[in-house]
Amino acid sequence: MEAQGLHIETHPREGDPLLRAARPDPCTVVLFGATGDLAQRKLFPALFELSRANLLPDHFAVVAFSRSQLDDEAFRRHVKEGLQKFARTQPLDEAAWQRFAPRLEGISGGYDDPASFARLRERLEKVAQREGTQGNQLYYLATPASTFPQILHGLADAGLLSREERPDQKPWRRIVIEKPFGHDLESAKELNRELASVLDEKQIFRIDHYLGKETVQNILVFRFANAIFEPLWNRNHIDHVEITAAESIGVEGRAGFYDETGVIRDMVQNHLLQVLALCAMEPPVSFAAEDIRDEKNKVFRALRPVEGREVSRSVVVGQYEGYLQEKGVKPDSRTPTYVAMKLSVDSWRWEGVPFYLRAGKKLKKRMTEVSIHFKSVPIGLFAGEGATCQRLQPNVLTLRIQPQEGIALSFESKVPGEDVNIAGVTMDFNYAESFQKPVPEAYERLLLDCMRGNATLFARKDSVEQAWAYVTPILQALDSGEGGTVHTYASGTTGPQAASALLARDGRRWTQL
Ligand SMILES: NC(=O)C1=CN([C@@H]2O[C@H](COP(=O)(O)OP(=O)(O)OC[C@H]3O[C@@H](n4cnc5c(N)ncnc54)[C@H](OP(=O)(O)O)[C@@H]3O)[C@@H](O)[C@H]2O)C=CC1
Ligand SMILES: O=C1O[C@H](COP(=O)(O)O)[C@@H](O)[C@H](O)[C@H]1O
Repeated sequence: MEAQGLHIETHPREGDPLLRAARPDPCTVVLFGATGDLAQRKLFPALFELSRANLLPDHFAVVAFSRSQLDDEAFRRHVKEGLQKFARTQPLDEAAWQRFAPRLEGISGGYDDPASFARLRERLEKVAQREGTQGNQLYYLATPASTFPQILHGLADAGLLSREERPDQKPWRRIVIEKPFGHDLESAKELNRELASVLDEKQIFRIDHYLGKETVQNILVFRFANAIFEPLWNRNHIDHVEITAAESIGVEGRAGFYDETGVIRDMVQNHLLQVLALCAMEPPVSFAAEDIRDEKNKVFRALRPVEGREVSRSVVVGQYEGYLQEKGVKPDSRTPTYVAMKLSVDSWRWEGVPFYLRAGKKLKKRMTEVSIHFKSVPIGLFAGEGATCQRLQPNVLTLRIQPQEGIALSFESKVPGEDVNIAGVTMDFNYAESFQKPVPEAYERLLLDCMRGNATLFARKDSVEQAWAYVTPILQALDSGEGGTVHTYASGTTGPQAASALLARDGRRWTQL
């Protein structure tokens, strides 16, 4: 790879048996909420891409459960329309569609109607016989969180869930629950109790699509497969860490959902805290799911609580101008669409190193990244006569999650010439250039992992609750007004001014959007 004068060789070792993933078992995916936005934009495109790449099990079917009256043909048309807009490879591969379409069928019913679930059971028995899916069932709840308990009870009462005592038990029954997992700590605990009453923890996949992103998975590989950075990855060398998830889009027809949710529940409680945990965790004893989850959970436990009036000092929230005019938003809504916050991780490694998080909609551009800001050099050697640049910039390591996925390291370099002129330069690794193949969508990887029963990239009960335990007092303080005001910001900007002040107080600045 050529990058600012650097040539980086890639040495892919895809044939290494340690890295080869198992082919998933035959199974039926039962999709609730199949006519919704997530299903259309993400789930069907992911399943289609897996089918096209021949990564799905040989015996496989999708049964969509929907309140809408959709026969199989109408349902397939609906899916195809979505794929024509959202499939990863465009234009739609017609031959691949012809292979995929017969695997889809729909069944209509009410989420609160036991007869619908009885019909679903009959249908699933027929599908298992016809397609040879061996009774393995993956239930995907792509519906609003308020419907999760109804669906769980419907499945359990119809005998469609059975607790698995052993990891290799067949046929298996697994459930995928979309985020946000609950509305606050209490409702998350209640949902966990409901799930635990019918399923074993290893059957539950709490999805957080950020964990399925290649660039997010690479955080652990980058940290623990390279010897050079990990010795520096602590309070002795790192000044502060920034995590940004900036979006240029607004609520995009999801205002009903978003207005009840807001940016902290939508992005911070799940995606950003998961990314923070991967950056801050200790090395796990192995790469096994539970070992990684144990270490992440310790990070959540070490987050210093922020509550009451303190919230106004560590958290800035904003709402974009025009949000109140979005269809489905309450006219006097105080729901934040932007947040900037300062977090402390009270651990040996991170004592005194602030983590600054920000997320927002309708910002200047789409940019999700982690930047690790190293400390300055201890003395300014280059300030003498003849040195024309005395202000050295600290090194910054940037993990670009999206777009232009990659990793960059900025450092100081001598500008060629007799004088000691110093300028900042960057070493840059870019996925597209180095690997010359498309980066799979997060949902492709995560759906396959559920079918394989691999929960490494899913959130565990305790960490979901820990994350809620951290954000719930912040949400309460913001709701009561004690946590400060909701600033407004113009669309297409970097967010409210107050967010800059949050870092300025510590003598720092946000990375430019
Ligand atoms: N959209 C996205 O980008 C993302 C969504 N999510 C999560 O995925 C889940 C689904 O989101 P999304 O697809 O956007 O949601 P939608 O509002 O589009 O709803 C999904 C579907 O759920 C069904 N449904 C059942 N009960 C209700 C109800 N009471 N009100 C509305 N719909 C109902 C409907 O399907 P039918 O009529 O066919 O039964 C509807 O089409 C949510 O938990 C969300 O938080 C997570 C990450 C990203
Ligand atoms: O979960 C969600 O994520 C998207 C952002 O996802 P990305 O993969 O595009 O970064 C966000 O737009 C949405 O509001 C939220 O529900």
